[in-house]
Amino acid sequence: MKKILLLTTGGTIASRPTEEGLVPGLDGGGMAARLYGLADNYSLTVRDLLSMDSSNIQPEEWQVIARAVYESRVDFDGIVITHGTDTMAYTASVLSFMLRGIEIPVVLTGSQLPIEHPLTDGLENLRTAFAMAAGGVGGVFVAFDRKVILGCRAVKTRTTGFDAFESVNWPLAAQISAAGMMLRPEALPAASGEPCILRDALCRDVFLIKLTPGLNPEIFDMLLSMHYRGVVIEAFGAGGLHFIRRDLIAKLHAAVQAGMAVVVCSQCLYERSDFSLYQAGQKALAEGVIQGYDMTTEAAVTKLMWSLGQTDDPEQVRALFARSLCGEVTVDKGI
Ligand SMILES: NC(=O)C[C@H](N)C(=O)O
Repeated sequence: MKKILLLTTGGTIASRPTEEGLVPGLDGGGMAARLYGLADNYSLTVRDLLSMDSSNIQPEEWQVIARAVYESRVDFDGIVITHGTDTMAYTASVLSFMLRGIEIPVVLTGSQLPIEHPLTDGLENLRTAFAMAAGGVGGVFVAFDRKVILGCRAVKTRTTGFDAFESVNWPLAAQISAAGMMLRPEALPAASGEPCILRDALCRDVFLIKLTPGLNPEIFDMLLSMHYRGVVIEAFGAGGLHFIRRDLIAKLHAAVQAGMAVVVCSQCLYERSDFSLYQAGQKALAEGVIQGYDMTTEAAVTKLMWSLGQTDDPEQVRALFARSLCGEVTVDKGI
């Protein structure tokens, strides 16, 4: 029997109704008792790590989770992490960078209805997560609604639907059907060949700006005065930002000169950004911004936090963004 570790962190799956709304309250033992026959197929160990709504999960908790996974990886065939859905995509992305090259499957899952609710989707999601965790494919994944998504490509796209996550700009890693669990090798990142080393240093001073028409460029002065070291900009379409009347390009110049790492993505969820396509984008590239290409916002933000945690050298940050570390970006394809 495969040895699986279940790490619990809270989320709706472990929540109970209170006078203040849903609050995580069920521990791992209580959750395991609700698995009925499912746990009989695995040698299961349960550990409670956190008991939080995932809106409260922040970089400090990411480090707690990463360290627990790293320390346990040699004792288990796979690890399942139950986690709230709201920030699961951020956690999955950042774990993908911190635990790059992890030899065993690390599968995050959760639910839209508590596991104690009669209509819960939690059991189905755990079933998929356990199957993936026992499947022997190393990496960080999100299992939800009978789908398995590469962790650094997952985005939460629904607030209540059971089909809450999508694999953005990347095929599903696996899918469950009557044929069983079908793994898609083309969706699995190539093994790096290097042993997994825990790299959990992070820079928290990263800001995300979603451009709106007419956004005041002075926002960059404020971010610099607050000592932000990195900014991710969700620009328009394939790669646009305004420079008439309110000159964002001039402020990007000042920010990059001051040592800030600026990563530009698209606010479109699907397909890749390419800032070399239009004049506005080319002007931004000339100022030294880093292209995010087809990365999700969650992956871009966490990669920037992680990269700035690894190095102070802007050129090394740029080099880390010029390649895919765990399948998070496609850098070599034109649109
Ligand atoms: N479905 C959920 O898990 C949402 C919950 N608020 C959380 O992220 O912890």
